[in-house]
Amino acid sequence: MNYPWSRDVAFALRKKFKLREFRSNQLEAINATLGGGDVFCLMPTGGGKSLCYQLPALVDSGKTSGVTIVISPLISLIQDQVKHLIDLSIPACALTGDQTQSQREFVLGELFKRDEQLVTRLIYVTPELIAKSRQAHDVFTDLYRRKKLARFVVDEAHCVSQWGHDFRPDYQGLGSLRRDFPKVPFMAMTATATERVKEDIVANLGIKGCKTLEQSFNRPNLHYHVRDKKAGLLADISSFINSSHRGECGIVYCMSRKACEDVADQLTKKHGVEAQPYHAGMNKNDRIRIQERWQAGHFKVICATIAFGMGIDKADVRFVVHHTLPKSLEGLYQETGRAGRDGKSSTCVLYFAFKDTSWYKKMIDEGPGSYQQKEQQHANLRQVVAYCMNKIDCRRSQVLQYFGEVFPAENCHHTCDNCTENGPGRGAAGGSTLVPTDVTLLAKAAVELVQDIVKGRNSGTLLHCADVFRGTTKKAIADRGHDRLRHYAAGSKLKGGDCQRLFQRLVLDGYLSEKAVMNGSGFATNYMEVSARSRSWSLAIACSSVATAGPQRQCTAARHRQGRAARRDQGCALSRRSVGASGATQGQGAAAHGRAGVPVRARRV
Ligand SMILES: Nc1ncnc2c1ncn2[C@@H]1O[C@H](COP(=O)(O)OP(=O)(O)OP(=O)(O)O)[C@@H](O)[C@H]1O
Repeated sequence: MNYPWSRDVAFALRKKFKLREFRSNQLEAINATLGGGDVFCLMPTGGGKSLCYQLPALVDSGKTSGVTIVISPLISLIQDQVKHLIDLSIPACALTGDQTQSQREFVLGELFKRDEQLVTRLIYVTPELIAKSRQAHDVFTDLYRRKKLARFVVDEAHCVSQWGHDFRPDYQGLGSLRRDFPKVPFMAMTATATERVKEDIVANLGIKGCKTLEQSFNRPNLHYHVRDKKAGLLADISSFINSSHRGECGIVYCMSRKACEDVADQLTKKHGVEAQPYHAGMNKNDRIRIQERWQAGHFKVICATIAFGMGIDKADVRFVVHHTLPKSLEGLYQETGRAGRDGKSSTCVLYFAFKDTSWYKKMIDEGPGSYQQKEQQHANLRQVVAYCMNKIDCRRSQVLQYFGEVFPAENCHHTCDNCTENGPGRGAAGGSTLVPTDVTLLAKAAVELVQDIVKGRNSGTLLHCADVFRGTTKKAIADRGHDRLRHYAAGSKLKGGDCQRLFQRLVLDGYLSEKAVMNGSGFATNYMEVSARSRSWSLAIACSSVATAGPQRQCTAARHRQGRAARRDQGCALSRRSVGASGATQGQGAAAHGRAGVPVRARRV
């Protein structure tokens, strides 16, 4: 299709950006914004979102022209982008809170210049500056009056939504720009947004009716693996790096600043992998120096908290290792998405230990946020844990399902551990040694076992309960009389690992819970408890035993209870599948999809 600006667009692509052709959806986004419309652009990480707004910023033949304002969450990201543009001889500048007064005045002065002198094409600003700076608002107003405000671009737009994994309160105020400058088109750019996040972004920015451009989230060149996190973890990580990615660039994501330091130190000193830490506790100059040296390839492995990576445009990251699980599937997608931006094959390995979830739960409970936000964070955590525990379904399908995308497992072509291990392309269906088993009755007995232990004024860790359930002969069990409980050895046919996973699954789904109790030396131990939810579960089971003809015949109370449980538990694997079977809705978060690690499938009907 030919537009009045098409020639200018083609010229800018070749001459300014030195590129030969557009990637998927780039030209559509450019045409939409040059036509004066709002655009919502959902592209996978590394898909080329920047070009969608940087190129039209250079074109004067569109319906709007002048300065493009880019709102971006991180100063490091802004600096990177501005530098990249200046290297291409494109006049761009930043307006951020960390600049000196005179630096800011210089930029503002440039923008107040009269028409013929206006050269700046892109200004990058932080949302905080938009929220707080009167001067910035005055400049925008002046440009608007002179018809020199070409568009607002909201980069990392998922930060607008409190359902997104990286909500930032200052982003919520951006809706005021639409009210103050109604004729200026918006572009909302993100790599991660579920349906709910998308709606939230559109509503908050006031861009209803915008042109929506979406493409598959699939990153076919990324290979996904989850491994058990156990003793010898660093030896395992280093042997993975040395055997598959020796001398190549990678990121090891760690949970805390201290973990970044320890992991980098041990990899370097004990395992022959030169690595450097990167986290928010380091001073700014050290952070910049380390980031630049890593980007220039002076050392290959960076051990970082998740603060590292947003907007870092390093094309040849060949692996991303999660030393500890991420906080959500969205986080997993973003963080692994930093690998393989050049389209070449890259590996993502996540080390999972169920016990790491307690730390996150504590962080959520003790951290900031409303009750509703915390519930969402817990649900996000449950989803990613379910993903880790699911050793059957295609990992790629699970991640994409989270974004509402159906991805047939046979298209994975053995690029995830589950598809590789469970047969040709189709997980368990393709000759796996894992057999899905209905363990409803075992699950019920496991809950009752914990009930009995607690009733006897006793306590037990998850491992202890699993041992009792398997009928293990241990002194600690006999001493407390737990070998005389009615469900002692009820799970004797389960293997040790499966038995533990059954209990983990019940914790994950909210039937059991763990309570941290501090001992005299200040160490916390997690003891099992029965959660309120297990009561509704037994009721639902009791009900189903008389309503054998199907879900329609369940009693109303049980139906309501199941519906409530399902809503509360968005993304909770077992309940989702079982509720789905009884006619309730399926939706966001189906990633966990029913089977988790042990082929456990608890039914509530
Ligand atoms: N049409 C194109 N042809 C070739 N390379 C391109 C094209 N568009 C973008 N790129 C390159 O792809 C890489 C990723 O682009 P960009 O940084 O815009 O991705 P992104 O979508 O913003 O990713 P993220 O969400 O991870 O920040 C860059 O190196 C960029 O130069």
